[in-house]
Amino acid sequence: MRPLFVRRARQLVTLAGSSAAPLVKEKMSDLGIIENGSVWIENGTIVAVGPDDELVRRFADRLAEAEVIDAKGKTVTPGLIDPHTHLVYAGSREHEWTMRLHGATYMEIMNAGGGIHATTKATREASEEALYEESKRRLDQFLLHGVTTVEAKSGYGLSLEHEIKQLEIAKRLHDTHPVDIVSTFLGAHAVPPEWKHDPDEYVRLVIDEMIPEVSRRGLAEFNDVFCERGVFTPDQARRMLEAGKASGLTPKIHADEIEPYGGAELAAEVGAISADHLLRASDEGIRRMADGGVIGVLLPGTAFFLMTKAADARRLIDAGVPVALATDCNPGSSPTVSLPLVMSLACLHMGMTPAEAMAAATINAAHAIGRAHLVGSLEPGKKADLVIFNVPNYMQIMYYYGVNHAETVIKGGKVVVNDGKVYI
Ligand SMILES: O=C(O)CC1=NCN=C1
Ligand SMILES: [Zn+2]
Repeated sequence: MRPLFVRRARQLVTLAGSSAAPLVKEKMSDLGIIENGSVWIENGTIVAVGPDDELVRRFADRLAEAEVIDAKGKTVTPGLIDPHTHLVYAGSREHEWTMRLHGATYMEIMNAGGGIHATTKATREASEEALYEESKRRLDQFLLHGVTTVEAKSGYGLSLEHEIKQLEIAKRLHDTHPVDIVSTFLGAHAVPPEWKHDPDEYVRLVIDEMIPEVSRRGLAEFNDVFCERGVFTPDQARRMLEAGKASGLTPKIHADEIEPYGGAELAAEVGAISADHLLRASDEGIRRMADGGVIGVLLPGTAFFLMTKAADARRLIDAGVPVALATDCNPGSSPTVSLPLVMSLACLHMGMTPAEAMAAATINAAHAIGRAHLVGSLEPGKKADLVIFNVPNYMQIMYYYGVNHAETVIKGGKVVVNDGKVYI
């Protein structure tokens, strides 16, 4: 394989030196930008990063054999990373969206049998092929927006058979698609209608049957729970997260999305790698997350789509919580794959700076899914996952919002998107 030489970026955003621990407080602004920067890539791995003239001198005797991509006037960043998606699902819920536009709430729709239950019905009924194709289409769109690694949750099967089906499809996508997928078991997404009469029996099924089988098959690295009033209580969530830990699944938690419910506190108690949403997290919960090093994954696209106030990122960052960003891609509360738009919303609705949003959608997102040793920054030895944005500086990725500025995407040293088309 010829070396790949990505040259002369007007801004090369490296985030160098951030792989050991997630960035917190003012460190979230240290992007390690190199003006007129270049990257030398061999066999899918970054060999060197630095000013263009330094790399030209260092590799002078190999320039002739290298494939060169001229990024002059453009911005090069690490591949974006989405640490919270519900990627694998069937169907869509635009009719519910119009109900919410006329005043219905998320929980009213769910309690009336819609919401997650509607998607569960569609996902259970979908053939494996249909589910794979629908999810692949979304994954192609993620890639076109510069996202090179995504976390994908189950949670629309809500039975052992169908949860396994979702996770098997996520694995098949990981094996066949350029985008890397990190899987999370979310059997505790909701109590399915057939167990509405006995929620605790469903919790027992999750603990005694689903978690051990998912772990035995190696189909997930994380175990997540939707801890919310009317879904799962903190006590039920604690039991399922502890069961996941006993089976080697690291805890994650959908916490304090709709009302303060102790999710952030529980995340710190069980040693979760991340607590996600946090729109209504308490000060005490945020303090405990900071003390425990729990990453706060914020989802301003969800707040935007649910027409509610977004999480207070400033409060979390100032408290010392490492913050990451994600789309929460799902058919009910955040039907989008545009992580760049989420970065814009992080600035517009959550008080983050463009620099913090960039760190939150790269290295801190990588930490939130246990991949910071591999991706999330441009440093020698890391995977050559890069995006060339057709803007002169990283701020314009978010400032000039609602537009996809990703022009070229390089995954593992291979150009997989060019001029806005996917080449797989
Ligand atoms: O509504 C959905 O399908 C996804 C979701 N889970 C928790 N909040 C939103
Ligand atoms: Zn979610």
